[in-house]
Amino acid sequence: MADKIKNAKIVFVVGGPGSGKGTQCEKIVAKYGYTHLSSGDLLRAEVASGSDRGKTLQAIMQKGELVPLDTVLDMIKDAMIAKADVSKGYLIDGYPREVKQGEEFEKKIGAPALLLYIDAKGETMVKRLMKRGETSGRADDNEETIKKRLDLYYKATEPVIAFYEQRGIVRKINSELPVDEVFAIVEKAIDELK
Ligand SMILES: Nc1ccn([C@@H]2O[C@H](COP(=O)(O)OP(=O)(O)OP(=O)(O)O)[C@@H](O)[C@H]2O)c(=O)n1
Ligand SMILES: Nc1nc2c(ncn2[C@@H]2O[C@H](COP(=O)(O)OP(=O)(O)O)[C@@H](O)[C@H]2O)c(=O)[nH]1
Ligand SMILES: [Mg+2]
Repeated sequence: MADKIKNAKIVFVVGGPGSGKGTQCEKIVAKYGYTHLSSGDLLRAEVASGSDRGKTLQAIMQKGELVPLDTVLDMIKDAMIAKADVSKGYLIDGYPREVKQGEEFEKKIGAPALLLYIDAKGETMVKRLMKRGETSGRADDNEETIKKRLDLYYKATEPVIAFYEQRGIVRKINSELPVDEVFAIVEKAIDELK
């Protein structure tokens, strides 16, 4: 089954919480028809299902901690396989969260062709998340959990960017700009892929 996705174009979308990953992914889907897989959304769907596994996940996410690697990776892989026949490429949003997650993804699925590094200042991300929290209904969009998510991002996820920089596949995107200007930079990076 995994053979079906071996030659797929894979783009990792990495950035801090609230940096604008989801926003840019939506725009990429609209223009390029890629399949968007947000690891956070996959986990939230499991929580919403009310399963026992979902209850365990909920507790971890509420604290802003990382869910066990195998859980997330299996979910992403299943979702990729489900779309293999129709997908022009995959946007893997919010994964890898740590270098080890990237290594395991490559062992089980394949290597990314591009890493979009969505970069905003810490204070910008906090502001956006507090605003999003007014309507998102997300249990982790509150001041205390946001702080933990940011700390974990700097500690565990930023090293992921350095890891892939050695391979020359990182494109840094300044997401302090208005959404459409950010997307103009994103488009250039995706167009280079073809
Ligand atoms: N690979 C992943 C992705 C998500 N999570 C869990 O799911 C939560 C929410 O993830 P995500 O939706 O990706 O959140 P953020 O990147 O913080 O922000 P956003 O949803 O806005 O992209 C994380 O804090 C973490 O607990 C995880 O453990 N491992
Ligand atoms: N000004 C500005 N706001 C943005 C931009 N991208 C996202 N936002 C806002 O920031 C919040 C978080 O964006 P989201 O895409 O959910 O970020 P994610 O956490 O990285 O997936 C949303 O409420 C957006 O409206 C951007 O490029 N510029
Ligand atoms: Mg998101």
